[in-house]
Amino acid sequence: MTGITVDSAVAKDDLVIPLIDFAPFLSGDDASKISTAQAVLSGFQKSGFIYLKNHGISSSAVADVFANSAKFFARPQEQKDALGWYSPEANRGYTAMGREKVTDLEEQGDVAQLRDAIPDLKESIEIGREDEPDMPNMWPATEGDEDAKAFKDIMVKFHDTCKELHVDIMRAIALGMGIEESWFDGFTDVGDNTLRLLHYPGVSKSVFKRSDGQLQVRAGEHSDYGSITLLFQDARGGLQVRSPKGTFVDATPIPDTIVINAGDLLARWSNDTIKSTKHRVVEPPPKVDDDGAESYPPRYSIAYFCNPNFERTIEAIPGTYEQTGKKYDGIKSGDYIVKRLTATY
Ligand SMILES: O=C(O)CCC(=O)C(=O)O
Ligand SMILES: [Fe+2]
Repeated sequence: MTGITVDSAVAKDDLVIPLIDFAPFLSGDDASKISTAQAVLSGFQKSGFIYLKNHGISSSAVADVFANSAKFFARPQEQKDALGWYSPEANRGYTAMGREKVTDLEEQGDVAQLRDAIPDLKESIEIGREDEPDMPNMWPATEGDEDAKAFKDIMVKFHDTCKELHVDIMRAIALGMGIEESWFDGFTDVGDNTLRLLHYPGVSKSVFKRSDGQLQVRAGEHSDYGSITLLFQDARGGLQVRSPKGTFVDATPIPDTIVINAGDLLARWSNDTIKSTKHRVVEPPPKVDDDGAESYPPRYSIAYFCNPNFERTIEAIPGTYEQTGKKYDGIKSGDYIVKRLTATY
């Protein structure tokens, strides 16, 4: 191993999230490529999370997506409601505040109960790949609406950009595991991934103070479902990751980095050698207005949920089960994801 040094982005309560420079993987020599791949894998094995810099996605592309996301959410509510999320199979469209409750409960009844009790304070739009005519994306009408045209163009392009990073991260994981670098390529080439734009509206402080003493959050504690999630956060803060001690530790925004976490299907695929770690979004530190009133400004984030091709069967990766045996049966990627989404909405 060449000794690349890896900084920590987060280190508290036994939770260490590395900050990894991806440039050597994308364009370095063989030795630094391999040590970067090992650092990526190690981050997913130890904490389930990494921060990635020099990932190849330009900050102006990300800024464009944030700007167009904010414009989208500023549209009249009835316009957004007309673009409603319509099925777990498609997982495309707009979700208003309070509709979804992310939790780790699998029973639909339990989720409904929780959702009524403490709705998440967020709205979102999910965007899938464009080439599935039976499951169209829900775009705002583009005729005579330049913002709507720009929105669609930018989001379609960004979906593709992020798809390529999924391919690269899975290549790094393969190389780190000591299997053929291209081992996952046949699982990542279709792009059955979901770009989710998130808006957590600004609220007054009283909203986070619940009379029943329950913690009001912007997004409830959950793990993600797929292979990996690419998360772009604004400067607001509020994302927290569960530590091995059971506490929630701030995953503070670092400019120009992507927070990447492993999902449940990758944990399963890796025979639980990779962790899918719980996380949530809570209120950031409040802002005090001139009149002394405290409020929480809005937060925007962009989550890109990557999945193995929906048609592929997911069974323990070579090298992860020979000593211990396979912990899980094979399962079709799409079946797994749709089952999880069905329980959530
Ligand atoms: O908005 C965030 O920072 C996190 C969102 C998230 O974890 C999710 O949508 O799965
Ligand atoms: Fe998440």
